[in-house]
Amino acid sequence: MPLTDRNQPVTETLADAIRRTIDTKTKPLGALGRIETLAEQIALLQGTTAPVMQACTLTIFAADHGIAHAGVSAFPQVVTGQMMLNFLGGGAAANVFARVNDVALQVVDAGVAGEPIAHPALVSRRIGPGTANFLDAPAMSPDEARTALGHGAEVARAASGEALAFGEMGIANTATAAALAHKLTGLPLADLVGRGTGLDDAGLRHKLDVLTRAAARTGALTPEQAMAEYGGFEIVMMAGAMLETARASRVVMVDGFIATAAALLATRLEPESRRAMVFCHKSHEAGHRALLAALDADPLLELDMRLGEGTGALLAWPLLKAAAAMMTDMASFEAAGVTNRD
Ligand SMILES: Cc1cc2ncn([C@H]3O[C@H](COP(=O)(O)O)[C@@H](O)[C@H]3O)c2cc1C
Ligand SMILES: O=C(O)c1cccnc1
Repeated sequence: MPLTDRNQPVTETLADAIRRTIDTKTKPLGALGRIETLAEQIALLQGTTAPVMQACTLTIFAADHGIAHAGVSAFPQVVTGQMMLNFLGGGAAANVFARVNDVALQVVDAGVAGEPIAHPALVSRRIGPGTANFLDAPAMSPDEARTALGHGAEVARAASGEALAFGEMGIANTATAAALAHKLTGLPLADLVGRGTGLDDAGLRHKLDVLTRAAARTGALTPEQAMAEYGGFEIVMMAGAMLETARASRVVMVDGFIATAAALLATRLEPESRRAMVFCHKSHEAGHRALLAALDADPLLELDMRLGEGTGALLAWPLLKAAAAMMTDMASFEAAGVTNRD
């Protein structure tokens, strides 16, 4: 225990103990860079100098968006349900990255358009067959939004792992995420709107025009109002899952642009959830930069990816495992008999 000048014992805080544990490992101070700050965050969250990071589950929330009918995506709405089947069949990018990194994967139908898909592995939490078009009307009712938050919390509670990753699938959800983020932050829509699945210049101008008109439908909104007016079922459900994960002091692994919009909503509903969030990658989607700045977040990876599904979070999972293992398995100068600097 450190001593003061007058030889009075000073109570070492957990944060101090974690820092000391890292700083006495056999390496120059700070030499593991961002892995050290990641380890610090995980250790603080778990309340220990010996954090555990062994298992992770990715939950992919899928839902459709009425705003897709305004022509804001390069792909048709039917792709959402088709991709949900692809996830269930194991053929999507998220499935491949999950297998490579030994991460469990589950798929939740939060409200895909059309008839419900029956599949034994599908977790059905349907709020409705897609949201209403928020150009003309609220995307969902306040009740539906609250139900989505609750379902998300339930899904998170049932998922195993010290860290939970969240992904999404929903044609037009970059438009939804931009509109929601605009209402939550007041940032200009032009800073939040991007090409999504690959809009050309004319498509991008149209998307910005549609979202500008949709945003003008309402004035200033509380987070509760904003999630009902402009949310997507999968985005609100993901925010509920993130909140529950944070409440349980488990790591929330935040993926790309859409997942970051859900994380933003979560922090606006419960600010303390921010401490559990690890921002995994910086998406190539134009609006991600502004959203990350609003959350004071600096993601671990930048790979020019712009897919969603949780793919960026999956690639960051080995970094979380390495950070925790560094704390528990790496020798200290004293234990290894290595001479520290004077
Ligand atoms: C085949 C395919 C697979 C995907 N996987 C994720 N997304 C991503 O693209 C969509 C968002 O982009 P936008 O707002 O432009 O529609 C979301 O479904 C997102 O998860 C996909 C999109 C497509 C077409
Ligand atoms: O970063 C994302 O989440 C993203 C970007 C483009 C399309 N779909 C998802």
